[in-house]
Amino acid sequence: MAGGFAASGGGGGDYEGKVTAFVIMTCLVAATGGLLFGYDIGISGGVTSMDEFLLKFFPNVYHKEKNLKEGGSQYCKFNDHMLQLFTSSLYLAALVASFAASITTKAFGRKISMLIGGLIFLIGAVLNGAAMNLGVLILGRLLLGVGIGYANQSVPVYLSEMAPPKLRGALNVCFQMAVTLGILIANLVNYGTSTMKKNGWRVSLVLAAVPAVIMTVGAVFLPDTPNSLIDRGQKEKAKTMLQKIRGTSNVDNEFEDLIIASDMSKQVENPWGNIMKPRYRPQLTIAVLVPFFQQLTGINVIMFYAPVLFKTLGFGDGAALMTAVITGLVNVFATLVSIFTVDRFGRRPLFLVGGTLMIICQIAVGSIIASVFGVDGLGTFSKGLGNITVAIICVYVAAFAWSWGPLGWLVPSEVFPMEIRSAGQSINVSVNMFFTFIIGQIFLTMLCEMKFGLFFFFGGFVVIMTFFILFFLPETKGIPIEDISRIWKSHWFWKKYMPTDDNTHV
Ligand SMILES: OC[C@H]1O[C@](O)(CO)[C@@H](O)[C@@H]1O
Repeated sequence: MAGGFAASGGGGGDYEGKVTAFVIMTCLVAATGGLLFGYDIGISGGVTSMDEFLLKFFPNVYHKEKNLKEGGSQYCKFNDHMLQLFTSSLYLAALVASFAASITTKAFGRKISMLIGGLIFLIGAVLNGAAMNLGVLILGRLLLGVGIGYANQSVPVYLSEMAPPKLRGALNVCFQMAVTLGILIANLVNYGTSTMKKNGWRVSLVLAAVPAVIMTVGAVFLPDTPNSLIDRGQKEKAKTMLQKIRGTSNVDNEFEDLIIASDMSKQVENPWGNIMKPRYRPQLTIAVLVPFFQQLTGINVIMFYAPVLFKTLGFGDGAALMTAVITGLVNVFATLVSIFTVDRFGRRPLFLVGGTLMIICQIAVGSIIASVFGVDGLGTFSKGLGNITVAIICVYVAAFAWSWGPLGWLVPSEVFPMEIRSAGQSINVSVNMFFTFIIGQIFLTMLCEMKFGLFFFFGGFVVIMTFFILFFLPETKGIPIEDISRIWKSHWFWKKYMPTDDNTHV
């Protein structure tokens, strides 16, 4: 994920260095890593709304949908555990693989993990495109998940270690930007392939191989990071590499800091035990609650199932896929807003304005659906009301994309001090993957059971998380990562967990 490990030592970024070809390559790797992830998020909703795909793998759903054209509850037409497993199995595999990847990344370096991730993903994409039965389809999806787990664990680490400190924050948000682009490309591909007479879904699924090939080839040619080389005892090589990356021979300050940082992290015997200490309570709370809340905004209901949702709202196949393209576009542009405003206005204003807008939109969508479908799910949307609903969903997506989308990764990654950074980041990534899996797995059932109330359910969570930001999240804008601990000491609630003497480990 876009969790940038700010892996340097205490130098605060006063290092010499230019934006070299290596740094640009780093951005490209980040982009393909993000695209890989985004493409998978966006592709499943589209293929699961294609008749040929449904008829082949999920005939029950297909027949239920067709029969419903003659009447019946709209809420339940896509409710099928296997269909949900097709979407969500990827995230479960990614969750497990990200733990394995953290071991590989530490022991063998970042590029090996990227290589493994790219290759496994490639096999998954081919299996998916060639699948003749549901078993192969799910196996392919699991392999894609393993690839994503590896990529999401290693690419952000690689990124933050290669990037000059001044670019670290921007690169962090760029990863999320690439995720949104991946989602949009998937939506466009689905729109295109849905018009094919046969095998459109195969083309959609196999095209995931394109970013995977780029990442795999990139990983072969890219150098490993100086941090990783130092960690693995190759100091000389690390220094030469740092000089090459920064485009200057004067890298002594940064190199010293990297050595100190590596020594410090080796002294921390048990980062997992450390993070449980009361003094790290604010960081632990953020590492768990922020990714949990990000998923409980309900965003992946739109990202995974937009075409299915729009079909539920009475749109035809093509219109539903086109509408998904529109939400994808909104997602990309609103993420740009975040890139340009996050360091100017700060994190809290983006969260608070975004949260408030999301609540209003969720109440509005829930109420409109209630008025048309009621509790029994019978009824049809008029064209005008369908369009209004889509417009409100677009505002909701925009509000997410400048707030919880990128900040859900940025904020946790900047609050951990060095000694718990790696453990904190793993918690952040795995909580996110876990709840992405849960939402993917139960959304269609929830829609069937909770009906329009589902939108109020997610809206309720957004109320809670907006109050959480208001009262419990201090502003982190412009604070050097080394000084971050001072924000807790002056915070009305968190200060009680802070030791008075900075050297005392509580
Ligand atoms: O842009 C929306 C996407 O962003 C994420 O939160 C990942 O950063 C996904 O869970 C979601 O699908």
